Amino acid sequence: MGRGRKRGGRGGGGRGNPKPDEYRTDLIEKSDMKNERFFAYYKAQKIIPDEEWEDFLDAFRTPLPTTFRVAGSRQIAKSLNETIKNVHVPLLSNVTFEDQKLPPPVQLPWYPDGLAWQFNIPKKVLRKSPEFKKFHSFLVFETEVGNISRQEAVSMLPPLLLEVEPHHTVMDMCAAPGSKTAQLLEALHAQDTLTSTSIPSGLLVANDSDYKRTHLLIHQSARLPSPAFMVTNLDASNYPSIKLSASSTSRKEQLLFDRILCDVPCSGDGTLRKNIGIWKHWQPNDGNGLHGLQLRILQRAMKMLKSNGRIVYSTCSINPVENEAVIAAALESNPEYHLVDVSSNLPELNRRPGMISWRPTADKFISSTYQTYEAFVAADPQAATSTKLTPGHWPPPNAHELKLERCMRIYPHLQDSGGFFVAVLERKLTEVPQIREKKRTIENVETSELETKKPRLESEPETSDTLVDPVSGVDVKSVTQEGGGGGTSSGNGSFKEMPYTFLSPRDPALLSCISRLRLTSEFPSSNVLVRNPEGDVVRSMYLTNDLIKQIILANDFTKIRLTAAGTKVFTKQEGGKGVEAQYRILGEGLPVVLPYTDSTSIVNGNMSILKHLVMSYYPLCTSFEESFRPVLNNLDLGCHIFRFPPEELDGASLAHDLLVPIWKSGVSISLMVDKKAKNALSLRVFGIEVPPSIRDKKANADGGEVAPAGDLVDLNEKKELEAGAEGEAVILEDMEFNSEIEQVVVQAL
Ligand SMILES: C[S@@+](CC[C@H](N)C(=O)[O-])C[C@H]1O[C@@H](n2cnc3c(N)ncnc32)[C@H](O)[C@@H]1O
Repeated sequence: MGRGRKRGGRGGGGRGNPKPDEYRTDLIEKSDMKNERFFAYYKAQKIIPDEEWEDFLDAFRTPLPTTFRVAGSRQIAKSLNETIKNVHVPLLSNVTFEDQKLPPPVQLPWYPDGLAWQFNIPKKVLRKSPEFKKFHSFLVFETEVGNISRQEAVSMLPPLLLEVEPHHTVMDMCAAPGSKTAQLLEALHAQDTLTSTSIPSGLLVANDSDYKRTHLLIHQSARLPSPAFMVTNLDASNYPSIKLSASSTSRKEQLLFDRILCDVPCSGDGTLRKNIGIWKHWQPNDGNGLHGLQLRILQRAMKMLKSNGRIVYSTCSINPVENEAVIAAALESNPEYHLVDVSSNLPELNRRPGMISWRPTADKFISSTYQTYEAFVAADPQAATSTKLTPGHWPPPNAHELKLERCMRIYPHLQDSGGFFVAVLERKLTEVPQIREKKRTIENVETSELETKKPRLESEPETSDTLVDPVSGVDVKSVTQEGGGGGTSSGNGSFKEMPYTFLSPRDPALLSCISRLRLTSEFPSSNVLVRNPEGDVVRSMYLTNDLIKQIILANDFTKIRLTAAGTKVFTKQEGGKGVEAQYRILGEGLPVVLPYTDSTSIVNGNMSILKHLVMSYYPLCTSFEESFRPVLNNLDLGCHIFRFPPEELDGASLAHDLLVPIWKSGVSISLMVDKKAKNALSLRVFGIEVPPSIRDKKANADGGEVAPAGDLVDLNEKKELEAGAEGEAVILEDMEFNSEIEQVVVQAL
């Protein structure tokens, strides 16, 4: 039968979150979840003690629970977390479905501040149980606006262990689709407040070699706008040096990083619980083939790190060839690095130490019995020549000295998660144990291996540039422009992004935004850029911090394939006919600009005004409460910022100051946030969704529905649309969704 059996006493499995296996109707037949090669290979590796084998497999055959994280950089995370804990969890604590009690969400015990949650409810129940359906909507909307991040539990680990601070220069080498990037950005923005975004002195470079996937990163960043963020589209194994000064040829003027995340491409067998197709195709060569690229990416990162910096290497594979073997080979070629002991970090996380021995094989035909590499070669010498095993695939002779056990392995049965691997490396020039100076060469690989393996260590890329650690002044060696990335899409093709042009602080469009919002002289107006060669404000203006500006000015953006930089703050309001100020502040730009806004320019509202703005489309000024009408009448046409202080009214509750951009046109005002953000806000504050607009109704109705007569809001909307104030349409365009991104978002929960 296609249901999970009860799993009593599974080693630590299901900790904290009871499993309603009865509801696992979405389980595919467990009998289909097998692969003799997988079994034979991992048994031969002694990856877990024999007595845990069945629990390990059973967990791999069970769907993953849903996990999510409340976005942590903003104080809003704490407030939202309280809402989940005090409002949603109690409502979900006594829910039954078809006579079965459903377990409410629980906090992941190891995640700091209880900001990560897990629940285990089948999709069918999520759709049908009114209580869970409501919770699901809440999660979807909060995900849309970036307050919640749906993320696999184990995937939350690498950014936590990277320990990013706002002044750090941070590189995410293989970043897309960007769940870890978002976590890193949050850490960079740890000083943000409830209403305003800080401008960190550090930066985050999110890189991915897949151009399309870099757009997922840009989408992520719109949820957590940052002037300290940039996206590049390069092969990480071959990442060029980023200059910090255009004029100087000084070797010290290169950007090095305090923190680097190498979440490398991998075979992904730790994700078997959600990618069940892997059962069918898994074979040892999946990992063997990736080892070289993984090593080159890590080695490149090692050359880009400052002394005392930290690298986190991670994969969602449990294969030692993709994990400890890569770490060992990288440590041997970079003896100034060591593995950090993180066994006391996140004490509630169940984990296993890194492996110090393993047995690679290239035999893609193994059946129920593991066959050694030697036996495989003897049986099929021809096949052996086409395999790419190097000495680096094997365990090093000095595994103990390298302290490989300091790596962290997570198995699915330990706490009902995916399988995962993490290693934390630091570069300390003082710590260079003698033992590691003895490089593992082909001579000290066992003879039997020598006879059968290709006698080649992964080659270092050719030197074409020099990089010097600005802290130590030590030459940290080579940067190459040569290929070798293995199937990346960034290496060759032309780069068709628009250039980045900084505006003069006296640019009329910029000055009009500054004067309209009465921005103080502290506003970094020399850090505002546009995306076209002429430097015309055709549409949007972006704000960067000083470091990103320096990088843009010092580098040819096509060489570093810069896909995005900074955060969008102002945009042209097309159709604002007759309105003097043609630009408006964007919802995502508001928190960045707020610290520079003269508080007297902010309009104060109250809960009933907020409700009217949220529930209506383009409400007429005359439709607001009488005492507020003179305030509205006195406002100039164009963009404004409204503030709503904390308030409780008729069961609705606003827990903290809310600031929103508003556009005033002839006779009405409108809330300039996109539909999804509006809905999230409405659900959070008023507990209800926003009624559909006339356009939604038209779109939903066959043949187009006409607005009901006398419906003030819809008639008003119609009027505004006819008058050309595009409001919503403009904003939706600003979201720059593409179908892939929308798919990701929609599938998120
Ligand atoms: C494991 S995924 C990264 C997941 C991501 N860190 C996250 O948390 O959302 C690996 C990524 O590496 C990218 N990739 C593959 N080869 C690469 C290379 N040579 N350089 C940079 N990125 C690469 C893939 O496009 C993919 O997006």
